[in-house]
Amino acid sequence: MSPILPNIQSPADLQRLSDAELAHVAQEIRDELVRVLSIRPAHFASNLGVVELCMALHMVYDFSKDRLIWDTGHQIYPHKLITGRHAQFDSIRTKGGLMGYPNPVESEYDLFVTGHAGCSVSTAHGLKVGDDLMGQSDRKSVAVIGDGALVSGIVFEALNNAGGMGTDLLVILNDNKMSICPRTGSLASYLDQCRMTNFYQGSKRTINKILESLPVVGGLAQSALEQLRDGLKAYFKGGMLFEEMGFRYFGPVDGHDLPNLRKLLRDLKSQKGPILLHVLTEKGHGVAQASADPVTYHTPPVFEKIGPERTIVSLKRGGSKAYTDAVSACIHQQMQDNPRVAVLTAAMCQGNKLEKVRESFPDRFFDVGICESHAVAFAAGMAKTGMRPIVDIYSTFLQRSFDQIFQEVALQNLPVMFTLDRSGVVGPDGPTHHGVFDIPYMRMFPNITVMAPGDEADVAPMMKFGLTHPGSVSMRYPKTNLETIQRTVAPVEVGKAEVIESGEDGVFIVFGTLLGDALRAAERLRQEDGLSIGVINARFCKPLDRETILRAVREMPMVFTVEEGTLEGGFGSAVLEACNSAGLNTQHIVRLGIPDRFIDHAERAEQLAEMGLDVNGFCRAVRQARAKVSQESESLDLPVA
Ligand SMILES: Cc1ncc(C[n+]2csc(CCOP(=O)(O)OP(=O)(O)O)c2C)c(N)n1
Ligand SMILES: CC(=O)[C@@H](O)[C@H](O)COP(=O)(O)O
Ligand SMILES: [Mg+2]
Repeated sequence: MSPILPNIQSPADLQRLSDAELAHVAQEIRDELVRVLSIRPAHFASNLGVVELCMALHMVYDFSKDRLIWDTGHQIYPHKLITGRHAQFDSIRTKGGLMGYPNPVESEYDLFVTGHAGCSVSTAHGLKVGDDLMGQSDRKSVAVIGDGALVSGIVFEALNNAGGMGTDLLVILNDNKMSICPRTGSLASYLDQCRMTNFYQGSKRTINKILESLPVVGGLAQSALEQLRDGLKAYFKGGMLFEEMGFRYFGPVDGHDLPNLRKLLRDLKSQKGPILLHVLTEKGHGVAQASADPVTYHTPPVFEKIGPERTIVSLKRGGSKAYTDAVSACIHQQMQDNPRVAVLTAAMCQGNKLEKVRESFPDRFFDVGICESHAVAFAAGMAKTGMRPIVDIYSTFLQRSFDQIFQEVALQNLPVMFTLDRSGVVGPDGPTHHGVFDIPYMRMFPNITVMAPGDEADVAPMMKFGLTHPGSVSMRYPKTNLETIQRTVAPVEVGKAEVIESGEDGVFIVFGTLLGDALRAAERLRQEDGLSIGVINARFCKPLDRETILRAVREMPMVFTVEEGTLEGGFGSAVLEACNSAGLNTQHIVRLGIPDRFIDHAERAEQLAEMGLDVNGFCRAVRQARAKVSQESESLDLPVA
C-alpha cells in the first residue's frame, strides 16, 4: 500500500479511508516516530501508545470546533502528524521547529501549551463551561489523561467540580500501567483491579431506565434496586470511584482497537453529563513492528525516549556524568552515613537517577507519583519528627508546591532540603520545563537558605551542609555535564562566597555553574583585551555574602552578576538590594541572566548563546560596558561649550 500519511492534511482526510487503510496509517505514524526519534531523543513510548486512540478521537470529533486537551502533552506527536504537521515533523524539538508539546501557535488543534501533568480535566471543564456560557454549547470537550497524571491532586479537584456540576465532559483515562517508571500508589492497584472487570457501561443509567420502565412500585422497590445497583457496582469494582464522583464510568476497553474505539466514542459523544472512558493501552505499543526489533515489543519500554541507536534506552544523556549523577551519588552517600536522611521524588526516579538509592534504601526512598505538593508537605511531616528529608525534584515541577514550601516548610522553619534538578534552561523541552524561577521563589521566604554549586567540587560539601543545617535549604543545579574547576576549593560556609580570581578592571560574580564560562571569558578578555577581570563563586544567594560582594562593588569599575535564572527577582536583584541597603552606587553593575520572557525550545547551548549566557556573551557584556564607560568619560572631557 502506498504511503497515505503524507497526504493527511487534516483529520477529515481520515474519514474516507477503509479500516485497512487506517491500520496502514497507524503503522506509518509508528514508523515516522521511530524514524525521527532514532535521530533525536524525545518522548517515544508514550506516543506509540496513543496512535489508535488519537485517530479514533479525530475521526469521531471535529476538533477544529470541539475541544481536545492531551494531559501533559508529551504524547502529542500522533496528533500533530494528523493535524497537518507531517511535513514539519522532522523539525520537532529543534530550534524554530515544532514544539514537542501542544502549541497553539502551530495549529488550531492545539489549545494550551502544556508540559506539566494533571491539568487537562480542569481546562477541558473550563472550555466546556465557557463555551456553554458563550452560546457555543454544541462544542464538545474531551480530556485525555494518563494513569500517571491521574494521581495529581488537581485532577481530583477537577473531577469533583465537574462531576458535581454535571458538565458534559468526556475524560479518557489512558491506562498503560506506566508513569515514566512503573506507577505507584493505591490508585495503581485500583486501576489494576478495573482491568480485571468486564466492560462496564454506566450501569447507573441502565438500572434507572429499568426503574423508570416499571409501573409505579413505590419507594421500597426503588431503594432495593438502588442497593442492588450499588452491590453490582461493588462487585464490578470497575469505575466506582469515578461513578461516586459523578462521572459515568465506561470501560475498560482496548485502546488499540480502532474500529471499536470509533464506535464507542460515537455512542458516548451523544450522551450527556460527565463521562469517564477507561482505555487500556500499551506504552511503546507496536514499536517492534515499526523497528522490526521483536525484543522491544514484548518488553514494554519503561522509558520515555529513544536513543540514536534505534533502541529503547533510558533517558539517555550522552556518556559524560551530569550534575544529576553527582547529586544522586551524594544522596546515596548521605543516606548511607545518616539513617535519618530520606529522599522523595515525584515520579522522576529515573530523571533524578535515584534507581540505586531506591535499591539500597527502599525504606527511605519515596516515589509519591506526580504529586509535588504532597511531596513537600510529606517531607515537612517527616522533618518534624527529626528526619532529614530531601525533596529531589525538577525546579519547574516544584512550582506546583509553592504553598507547601511557604506553609509546611518555611513558616514552620523545618529542615527540608530541596535539590533542584534541571534548574536553568533545559533545551528541547522548552518553556514548560525550564527551571528558571526557583531563585526568586525560594529566596522570598524567610528561613530558607538558597545556594548553588559553582562546579562539581561544591556539590558534596553543599549536600553535607544542607543536611546538617537547622533550617530548610535549596540547592539548584542545571541539566548539564559536570565540570570541575582547578583551584584550591575554599570550604563551603553558609553565606560565604569564594573569590577564585581577583581583577582590577572588573569582576564576574557568579551564582551557579556558569562559573566555568565566566572564568573562560575572563581568560579570553585578559588575552585579547588586556583586561583583568576577577571571578567570584557566589555559592549563596541567601544569605548573600555581603562583605565580599559589597567590597567588590565598591572597588571594581565594572561588576557583572551572572545567574542561569530569571533576572526578575533573581541573584542580581539580591545584589542590587544589598547595595541599596548599604547606600552604594549600582550604575556600574550589569546583571546577566534570563530575560523576562519565555525561552523557546532549542538545544541548551543555543538557548544560552541567544541570551548571552556563554563565553561570547560574557565577553560581549564586558566590552559593551567598557565602551560605555569610556564614552561617558570622553563626554566628561569635552570642553564646556
Ligand atoms: C507536574 C509534572 N510532574 C512531573 C512530570 C514529568 N512527567 C512527564 S510525563 C510523566 C509520566 C506521565 O505518565 P502518564 O500520565 O501515565 O502518561 P504516559 O506517558 O503513560 O502516556 C511524568 C512524571 C510532568 N510532566 N509534570
Ligand atoms: C514530559 C516530561 O515532563 C518528562 O518526560 C521530561 O521531558 C523529562 O525531562 P528530562 O529528559 O530532562 O528528564
Ligand atoms: Mg501511563
